[in-house]
Amino acid sequence: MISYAQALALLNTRAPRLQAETAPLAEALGRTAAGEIRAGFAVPSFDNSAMDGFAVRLADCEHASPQAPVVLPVTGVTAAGDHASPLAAGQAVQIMTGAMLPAAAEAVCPIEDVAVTRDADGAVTAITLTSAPAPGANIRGKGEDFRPEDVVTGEGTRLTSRHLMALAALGVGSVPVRQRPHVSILATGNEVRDVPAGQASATPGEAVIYNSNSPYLAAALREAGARVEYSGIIPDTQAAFAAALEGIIAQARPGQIILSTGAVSKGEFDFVPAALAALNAEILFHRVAIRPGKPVLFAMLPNGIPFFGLPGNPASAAAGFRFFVAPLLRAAWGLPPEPPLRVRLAETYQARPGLRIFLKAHLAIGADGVAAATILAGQESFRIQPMLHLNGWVVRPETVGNLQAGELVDFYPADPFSPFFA
Ligand SMILES: Nc1nc2c(c(=O)[nH]1)N[C@H]1C(S)=C(S)[C@@H](COP(=O)(O)OP(=O)(O)OC[C@H]3O[C@@H](n4cnc5c(N)ncnc54)[C@H](O)[C@@H]3O)O[C@H]1N2
Ligand code: MOO
Repeated sequence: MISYAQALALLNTRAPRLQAETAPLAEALGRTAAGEIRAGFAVPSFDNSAMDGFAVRLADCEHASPQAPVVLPVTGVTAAGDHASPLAAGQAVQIMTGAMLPAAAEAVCPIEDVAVTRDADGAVTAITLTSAPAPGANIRGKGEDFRPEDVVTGEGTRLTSRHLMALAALGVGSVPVRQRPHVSILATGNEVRDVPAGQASATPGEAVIYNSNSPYLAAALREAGARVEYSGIIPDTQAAFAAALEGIIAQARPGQIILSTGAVSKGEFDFVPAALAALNAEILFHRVAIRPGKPVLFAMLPNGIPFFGLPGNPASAAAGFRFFVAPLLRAAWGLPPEPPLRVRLAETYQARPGLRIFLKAHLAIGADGVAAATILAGQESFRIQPMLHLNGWVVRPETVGNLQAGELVDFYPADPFSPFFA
């Protein structure tokens, strides 16, 4: 049995890198940039007004005061989208927020800061200023936000809604990104049934349970940016399992990964290791010094497809996804290994040293305003109900025993792509 650190090192060294492709911007969310993207032009691309008001020249109003108000005739109106109006000396141009500034304008006076004279139709004919605007006031200069060649995303940046905002502003309609991983999910277990589709509430028969692992993994994988293919519940024999794997391998897609749940422990029907051996897979580890999920298995299939045999217990499958599958996915996306958050522990937790323990936990802001993690009741690996309250995992290292209230502990958010580590 190897340690978690050894297993993680193997995952990081053996993770295949997802291939690069060009995708429309709308398809880029949650994927990593497969190259640097730079600004092609200045943004703003023209000087424009930050306020609804009047564009003026400084020389015309630098002596304006309540005692000596300055009156300027208004000779034009520029709406956003219009070409700039000319601004002659001794005049003002009415201008809207975002509208192109006249070349000669040196400041914009907000409409609420001036007295406005209107004609019978309501159009502004003149303004009266009682103070001088500061040079450049309310002007958004060309290139103040992005200059040409500014780096927008580096290679390996995970693209968020914020990156999409910047890329769209810069006219980027397609981006080099890594292809999504293509993950096939298999379930095992003669007792396991899929929930009948479209039925409001079904009840399983005697000695039968519903498949909760596959829907969980499918959803967690989609959150991780993967395409998911559900390959069903495989009959509990080595031959059926090997045949199912061969079927997926024969139709393997770029970025193919395979996950199964169950049948990796020591039971009479735990045939996954034998099926892999029959397929000449390279088993990199089977059983890791952790809880839950100790029987977890990781192998490379002959054509370089990573395979995870996750244990069948629901919390074991969840921990297996979070601490084995997710690190491999991060590496495949080209993201760095994930450091834990260090957070305060709300209450003492007693456990013997020996294994690394992944504890279902909930991080919340305490009455003192400081974030603290509570280890949830019900850590047994069959319990699903605590998953409803989990927003992350406290990790207790192998050499440590009890965890004391108030001490700093390692916390991994439920989302392995948490924005803190983007
Ligand atoms: N003698 C030993 N027995 C067990 C050991 C051991 O070391 N020695 N390890 C235990 C640990 S730890 C775990 S975890 C489980 C893992 O078992 P398997 O991965 O072989 O899984 P199964 O036996 O097939 O199922 C375990 C459990 O999970 C339920 N299950 C299975 N698939 C699903 C699914 N898709 N959705 C929901 N629940 C599922 C299944 O009904 C069982 O209750 O082994 C221990 N035993
Ligand atoms: O370690 Mo198993 O994953 O607890 O039940």
